[in-house]
Amino acid sequence: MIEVEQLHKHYGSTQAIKDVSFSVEKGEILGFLGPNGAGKTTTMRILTGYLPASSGTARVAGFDVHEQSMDVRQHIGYLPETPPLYGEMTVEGFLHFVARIKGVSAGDRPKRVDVSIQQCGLSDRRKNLIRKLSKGYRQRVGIAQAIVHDPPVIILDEPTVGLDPRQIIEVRNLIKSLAGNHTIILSTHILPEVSMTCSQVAIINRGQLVATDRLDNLMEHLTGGTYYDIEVGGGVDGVETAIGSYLGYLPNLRSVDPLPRTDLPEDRYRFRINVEPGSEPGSEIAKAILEGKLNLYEMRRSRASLEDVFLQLTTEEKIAAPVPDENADADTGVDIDTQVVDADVEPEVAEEPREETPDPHESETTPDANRQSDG
Ligand SMILES: Nc1ncnc2c1ncn2[C@@H]1O[C@H](COP(=O)(O)OP(=O)(O)OP(=O)(O)O)[C@@H](O)[C@H]1O
Repeated sequence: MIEVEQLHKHYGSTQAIKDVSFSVEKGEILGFLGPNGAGKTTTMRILTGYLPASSGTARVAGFDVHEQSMDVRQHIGYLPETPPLYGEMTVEGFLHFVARIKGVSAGDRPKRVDVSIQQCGLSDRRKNLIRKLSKGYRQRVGIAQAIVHDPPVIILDEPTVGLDPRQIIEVRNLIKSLAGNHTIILSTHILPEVSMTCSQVAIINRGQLVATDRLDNLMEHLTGGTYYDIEVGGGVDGVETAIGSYLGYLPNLRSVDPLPRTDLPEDRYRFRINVEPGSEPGSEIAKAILEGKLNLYEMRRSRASLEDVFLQLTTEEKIAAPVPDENADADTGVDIDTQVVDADVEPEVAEEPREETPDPHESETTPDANRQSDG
């Protein structure tokens, strides 16, 4: 549904994006994740046909974004960082206006406006003036204008910035509910947004993609996945041999490796048990150890978080093992979905002042108010 090949964009001497390639299948949500200034907005604006690339190609719903930009805009719904809304219009008046601009026939408009109002939870605000709405409701109107012409592809640039926590949850749920029927790119610098909403992730840093994969694959490949560290002792002779025989028959175990015994009493041992991605064998491991007459002094699960992966990919440090999850015991580790980390990482390169690049299309739906800023 979306195919991007070797996109480059220069603003004068600033190379905003370099050799960016990725694709998104129908019905998927791709999280386009990167720190400030990484090139997300630039990529989104090229994909929506509002900004020409310096080189490379992109196709959306089968149309070339450069050669067929009008077709692309018919097939895309775009929520820019600052949604172009007209405060003096009512919600439904504005949506009728956008539907007309987007080429929805006069006969279909009332139904499309109703559907988008309903999908975005705006039914009890449809007669309200947009300027009187809260920020969260205005963001819903921004999403409604992006879907009013029922486009197969939706591109959302930082859709939850500036919302309160309750509004953030509502907008994320709304985005998730749109997947399946729509293919979505969600551009964001907020890590949990990706883990909560997206099936795939593309991480961009300093204009270059540093990873594209399914979220679960990415985390397993980059960090070595999940493991349990245990401390055992007592009970039997030859603990190092015994532990292998106790655990050897359990499914989902990849390896059991001894760890250094620094600072341990003489009869204690530490092991790292690497397990298959997605498995949760903590209880079985504990049971096998206790049934084997060993004492279990400590057991801790560690797993990579999206934050680990992101930091690994957007800093130049060597890839490290996942940090032990201090809050997790054998079976109640913290899932990535429950972590709330807003990594507002500044790029290490100094940014050059932005050029004003005239955008002949930007005002298509923004005759006067709230023009989109270069994000
Ligand atoms: N119109 C412009 N003229 C000159 N430089 C620009 C322009 N727009 C963006 N840039 C530069 O291109 C780079 C990428 O910017 P872009 O806005 O695409 O990043 P971003 O990932 O969307 O960042 P943010 O999350 O802060 O919006 C930055 O170095 C930025 O300063």
